[in-house]
Amino acid sequence: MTTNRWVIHNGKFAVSEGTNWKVVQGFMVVENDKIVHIGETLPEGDESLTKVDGKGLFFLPGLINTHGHAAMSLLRGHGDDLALQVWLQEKMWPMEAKMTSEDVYWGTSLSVLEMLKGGTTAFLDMYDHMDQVAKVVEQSGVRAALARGVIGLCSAEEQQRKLEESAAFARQWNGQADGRITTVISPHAPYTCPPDYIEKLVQVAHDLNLPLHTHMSETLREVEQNVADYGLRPVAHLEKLGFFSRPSLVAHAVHLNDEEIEILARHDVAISHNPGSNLKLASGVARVPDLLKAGVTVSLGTDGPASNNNLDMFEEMRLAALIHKGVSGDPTAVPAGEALLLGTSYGAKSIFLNNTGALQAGMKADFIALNIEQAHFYPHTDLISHTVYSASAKDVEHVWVDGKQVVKHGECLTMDEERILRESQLAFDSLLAR
Ligand SMILES: CSC[C@H]1O[C@@H](n2cnc3c(O)ncnc32)[C@H](O)[C@@H]1O
Ligand SMILES: [Zn+2]
Repeated sequence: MTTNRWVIHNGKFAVSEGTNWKVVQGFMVVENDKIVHIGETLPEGDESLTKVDGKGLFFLPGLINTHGHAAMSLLRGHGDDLALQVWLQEKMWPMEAKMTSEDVYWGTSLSVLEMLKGGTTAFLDMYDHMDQVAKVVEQSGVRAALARGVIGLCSAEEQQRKLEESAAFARQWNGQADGRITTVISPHAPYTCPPDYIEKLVQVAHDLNLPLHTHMSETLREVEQNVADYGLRPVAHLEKLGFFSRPSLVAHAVHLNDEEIEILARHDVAISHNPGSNLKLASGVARVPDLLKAGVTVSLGTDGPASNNNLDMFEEMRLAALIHKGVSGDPTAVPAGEALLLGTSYGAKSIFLNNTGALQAGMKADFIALNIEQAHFYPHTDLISHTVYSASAKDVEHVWVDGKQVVKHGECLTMDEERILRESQLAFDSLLAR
């Protein structure tokens, strides 16, 4: 393989050191898929490398969206201003029952296009027709952890078919697309999967040596229902079923008591905090400052585009930094630097990746450049603060994943934007008419 080594000069780079950030002014050297150097000076011998001018740009690790259902972009605006169960049962599930593989392909393409252009370099996706999602990931150049989401409210035969499909997908796609795809086993939620079915899926995760992901404690109603049905709150219920014996990530975790936070910390369970979706569905506000204090890894997710309704991870970082101040009355809750960690390195850890999420030698070259020559980035004082409190997806100028440029001057190089917009409109129209 030929070596592709190049350098960004004149750049400002966001470098995390533990829980702090510093802005390094200088050089970043990339070799093939990896960052090999970052610092104020260029390594000796690298003077003649191909140079990219970083003037006017702020380089950050790519943002990591740790929970979503990309194909649901087709259902954006289809059911707004409803509570979770009504939204799912009356609006989402009837439409999803009619979705074809092709619909999932175009819906996912629409979302991946939005994510890449908005600076998201990796995401976790839980849905059906996952071969199509994997195909989009392969073609677009993004990185993803993919799971066939399984709802077990069906016959034993149907449960078995879904379980086998989930295992086959996980086996077939893990490590594909030059390692950009990893796979996860994912029962949808404790309220849609009977306990013995969750145990079977946990066994699949053990057998395939894969992590687990699920929705958990998103609404008060589901927590109360769990207690009524099984005599336990969801955290103890999942612990009893062996769920936390595997590396695991749970989405939402809005309604937790102190004992549950302690259990999650003890098992090193990561939380995907989805502030936009939780606010829109009126599910509540997760106890993020308490979770972080307890040592739990917290990251950020948009959830599906039908409950958010965009995939702008800058918005999620800003929401995380704002709502916990508002709710706690403590202006130091989730400061900007911490919100950025939630959106980057804690995101990587949450989706079980140890080689992305930071600008650091040895890490995958997954990074973004913001155009900071705009009014809302001036004066150039604290660029970490500006990234969280002032920036949005529209400020993303360039994106690289695995060392390859996928967005250049705001244009996606790997996807046909015009066609995706046209096909996704057609897909929604035909879905509605079916
Ligand atoms: C089995 S594929 C994934 C499944 O999840 C549904 N979904 C989307 N958003 C949420 C949410 O916030 N809570 C629970 N379930 C959700 C989606 O409609 C698919 O059916
Ligand atoms: Zn979800």
